[in-house]
Amino acid sequence: MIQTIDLRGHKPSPSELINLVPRSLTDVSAAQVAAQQLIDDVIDRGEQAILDQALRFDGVTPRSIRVSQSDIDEAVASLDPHVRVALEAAIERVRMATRAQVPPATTTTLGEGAVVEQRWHPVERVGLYVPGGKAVYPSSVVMNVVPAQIAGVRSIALVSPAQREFGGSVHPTILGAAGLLGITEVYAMGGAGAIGALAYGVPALDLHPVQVITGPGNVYVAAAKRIVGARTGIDSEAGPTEILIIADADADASFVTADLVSQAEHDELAAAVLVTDSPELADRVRSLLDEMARSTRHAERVAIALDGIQSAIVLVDDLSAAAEFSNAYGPEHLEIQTIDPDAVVSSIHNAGAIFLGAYSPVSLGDYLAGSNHVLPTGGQSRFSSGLGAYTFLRPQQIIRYDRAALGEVKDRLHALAESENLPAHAEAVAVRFDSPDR
Ligand SMILES: NC(=O)c1ccc[n+]([C@@H]2O[C@H](COP(=O)([O-])OP(=O)(O)OC[C@H]3O[C@@H](n4cnc5c(N)ncnc54)[C@H](O)[C@@H]3O)[C@@H](O)[C@H]2O)c1
Ligand SMILES: N[C@H](CO)Cc1c[nH]c[nH+]1
Ligand SMILES: [Zn+2]
Repeated sequence: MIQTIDLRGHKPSPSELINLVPRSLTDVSAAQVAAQQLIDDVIDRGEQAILDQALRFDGVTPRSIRVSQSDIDEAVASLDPHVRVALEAAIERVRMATRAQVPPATTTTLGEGAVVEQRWHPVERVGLYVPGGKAVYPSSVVMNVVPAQIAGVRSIALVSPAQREFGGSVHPTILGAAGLLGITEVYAMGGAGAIGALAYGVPALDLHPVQVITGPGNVYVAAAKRIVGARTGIDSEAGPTEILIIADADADASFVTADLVSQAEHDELAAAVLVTDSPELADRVRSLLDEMARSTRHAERVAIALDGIQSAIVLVDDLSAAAEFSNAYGPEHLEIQTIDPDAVVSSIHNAGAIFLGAYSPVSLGDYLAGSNHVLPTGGQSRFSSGLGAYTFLRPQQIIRYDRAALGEVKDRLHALAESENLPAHAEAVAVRFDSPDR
């Protein structure tokens, strides 16, 4: 039974609010210790460590960790026609929304001959993680690859766990989606070891280290991304799924319930939270949850997620208290199902993605809204964002001054360099005025 937290008549402080509903991944979690060992194992033993980890966690030894081009081509040819059409639609829609994410280059002229430009430059090589444990995620191929391609990344490696059912290769629908997008470098490897392989490279596989790793995954994948984050760029940790719904008496309880269950089905550690000012809606959702959770295909997983300490129905006095709770929580997905969602969204600051109204469920965003479904979890939407073309781009400033423009600032630069006791800095400017113009 999902827990109820009754905040009516209370005004918890922001730090109390943050801790009311705990998250699945904390700084010192066991997952992080395990992830470090698995990464170290890959650094020490390379290919053999990856094979051993596949056998241990995925129950299979891949025939070949590197997936051949003919296997990718065959997977494209064998895609179920309905799935292929749906993938192509998703690719097109995500492309459309992602193109709008590329910031323009800018040129600022600070004075005659004094110019600062800014360009957005792609990283050279990236590693994309596509989950494949409790479920398989061809949609995550689209959500990873499209932004990397739109950013202009030249070299893309994609990894996904070995599937026992498919002889230790990557799931064919994942391969098919990768093939549709023109991806040619695919490895059957999963979990923390795969993140380590992307970050450090595996010479025996001719797998070279990448500069940025993106993609969703379970707690071990998220912990591994946190660990390698010191040497490799990452998107966000994008761990076990979360949904927080702000709903009022106007909401349809069956929509709210279906959306909570839809995200709880990802993982026992998934979090589903309803925040409402309507005790009647809370009661209705509570009883529908019991019914619906029992009738889904992944009933056991859903029940564990909903009964866990990370899921709750939170009763508040009004919608402004609901927004305050949500901002402190910083959900991956926030749905607003109220009579006036625009009024609520104006007081929302922290969320990975925000779904407004009765007809924008999270599962639309998971597949076909055009938005990206790789989103920050664990409260990280308080400081980071979902995956996008910008994840693979770095702003670089280009400085272009002529002699006269440098001369304009020479004396001030001298004063600042002296104030920092760094006289060679001033000399590097002065020397240019000791010799004739070039
Ligand atoms: N935040 C997001 O953007 C987002 C998007 C999609 C999915 N998700 C989440 O991604 C996750 C997908 O998880 P999954 O399990 O289906 O696939 P996964 O690929 O993330 O995890 C499977 C791998 O985990 C490793 N593993 C399994 N048990 C382990 C153990 N005991 N110790 C160490 N490593 C172990 C294995 O290497 C295995 O291959 C879910 O939690 C889902 O909610 C998040
Ligand atoms: N809800 C997930 C993000 O947490 C994304 C997803 C992919 N497939 C189904 N759902
Ligand atoms: Zn989902």
